[in-house]
Parts: sequence; structure tokens; C-alpha cells
Amino acid sequence: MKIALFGYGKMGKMIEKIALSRNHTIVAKVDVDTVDIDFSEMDVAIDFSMPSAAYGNLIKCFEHGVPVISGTTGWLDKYDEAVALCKENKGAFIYASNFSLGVNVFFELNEYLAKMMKNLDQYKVSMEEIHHTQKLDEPSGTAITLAEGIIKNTKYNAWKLEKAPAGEIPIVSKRIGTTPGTHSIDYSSEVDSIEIKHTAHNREGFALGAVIAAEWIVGKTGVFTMKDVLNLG
Ligand SMILES: NC(=O)C1=CN([C@@H]2O[C@H](COP(=O)(O)OP(=O)(O)OC[C@H]3O[C@@H](n4cnc5c(N)ncnc54)[C@H](OP(=O)(O)O)[C@@H]3O)[C@@H](O)[C@H]2O)C=CC1
Ligand SMILES: O=C(O)C1=N[C@H](C(=O)O)C[C@H](O)C1
Repeated sequence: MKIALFGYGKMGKMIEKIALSRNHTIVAKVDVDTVDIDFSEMDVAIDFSMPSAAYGNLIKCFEHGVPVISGTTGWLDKYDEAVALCKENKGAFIYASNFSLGVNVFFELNEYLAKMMKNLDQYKVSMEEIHHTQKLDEPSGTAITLAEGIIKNTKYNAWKLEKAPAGEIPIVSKRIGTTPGTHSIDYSSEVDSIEIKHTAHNREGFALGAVIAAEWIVGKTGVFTMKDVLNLG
């Protein structure tokens, strides 16, 4: 496939490495300064740019009929608009806060545990996410997805950064060194705690998942998620 990268930073470079190893071609590396983009040259676009750029990059791809994989986080306030514009243009896109296989398994584990904990009011849930010091958004998109999975399956109705009132999930965000991404969920009572945790050792898992999603979406029309791609049962 001919792949265009929107964003050529830490993730863009890792995606390039994975894509070339799978015999794809990188036909464009679009960054903030890029003016002329030849959309006719690309089979699929992969956006790992920045919160302020993601929506605009998506729209350009929809308008030019290029399927797009959106990995950038911190722009979900515009997600519904993106879905509407994708459908209006008969486009195709997948957004995932986290493309790694391990985190998508972790998303399922999180919901399974949340369902079991629903009526165990003696346990209070809290979350922590740790990333590198260059991360622009907090909490992470992955943490938001995890919190939404808990809200869907328990009596909790919202999440909040740091401290949260009863009925809301507190998320602590830490920025430490070059940490790729660590997410933990803790259910604590007076007598014990139950914790689940995912630790990314590097960015390869994120990039591999994004390239696999790009391979999957070509030829399709619509709005999809990694659940469609991974089919985890
Ligand atoms: N869904 C997932 O699995 C994952 C998602 N992410 C998300 O991906 C995003 C990028 O992460 P990361 O690669 O670490 O960040 P980086 O800052 O390393 O890279 C972002 C790149 O985007 C460039 N950029 C800025 N504006 C634009 C624009 N308008 N169009 C295209 N490119 C632009 C930046 O250029 P410049 O430096 O010149 O500003 C930079 O090179 C973040 O939102 C992060 O949360 C990260 C890992 C996994
Ligand atoms: O910025 C990052 O690095 C990451 N961001 C994503 C997020 O916001 O969840 C995914 C991953 O945790 C790495």
C-alpha cells in the first residue's frame, strides 16, 4: 500500500519503520508546514499529529476520498462532527485512542472487571496513567477510553482529573521521562485492593496496530473501531 503519514514525530517514525517492514511505501510525510499534498498518490493516510491538527487532517482526507487511520488523541470534542463528515463524503476512518493489541485486550479486561464490580459498593475505583514528558494532552486518550468502559458497566457517571466526588472516577496523570504509556485501574476497599495494569515497553505495539488497521480499512466505507479490526471475540 501507498501510505501517507500526517505527523512525522515519534509515532510517525515508528509507523514508517513498521510499514516498510511490511513492504508498504511511504508516499508522503505531512507536517505543520506542508502546503501541497498530493492525495492522488496515497491509498491510506495515518494521522499521528497533534490535538489541534487531527480534525483538520481528517477532513482533508475525507474530502479527497482517502481512508484514514486517526491515532492522535485530545480532539474527541470534534469526533461526532468527524463521523458526520466522513459519512457525508462516503469516506472511511478508524479512530482509536490506542492501537496496540495489548491495550485492546486490556480494554476488554477492564469492562469484564467493571461488570463484576458493579454492585460491590465497598470498592472505590481510581485510575493512573503515566506518559513521557512531551505529551500534550491529559488524561491520555487511553485513560478516557478505560474510564468510559467503567462508566458503561458500573454506577459511576463521569471521570475527573486528580480528585473526584463520589460517583466519579479520579484519574491521576503523571509525566515521567520517556515513559511510552502505563495505565492502571484500582478497585480499593477497607480490606483489600484489586488492580489491573498495562505497561507499554515501547511504541512498536501502537504502530503495528495502526498499520494493521490501515491494511484492514482500504476498500471499505464507513466509521470503524479497533473492535472491528481485531475481532477479539
Ligand atoms: N492511538 C495510539 O495508539 C497512540 C496515539 N498517540 C497520539 O499520537 C499523537 C502524536 O504522538 P507523538 O508521535 O508521540 O507526538 P510527536 O510530537 O512526537 O509528533 C507529532 C508530530 O506531528 C507534527 N504536526 C504538528 N502539526 C501538524 C499538522 N497540522 N499536520 C501534520 N503533522 C503535524 C509535529 O510537528 P512539529 O514537531 O513541527 O510540531 C510532530 O512532528 C499524540 O496525540 C498521541 O497522544 C501516540 C501513541 C499511540
Ligand atoms: O502520547 C502518547 O505517547 C500516547 N498517547 C496515547 C493516549 O493518549 O492514550 C496512546 C499511548 O498511551 C501513548
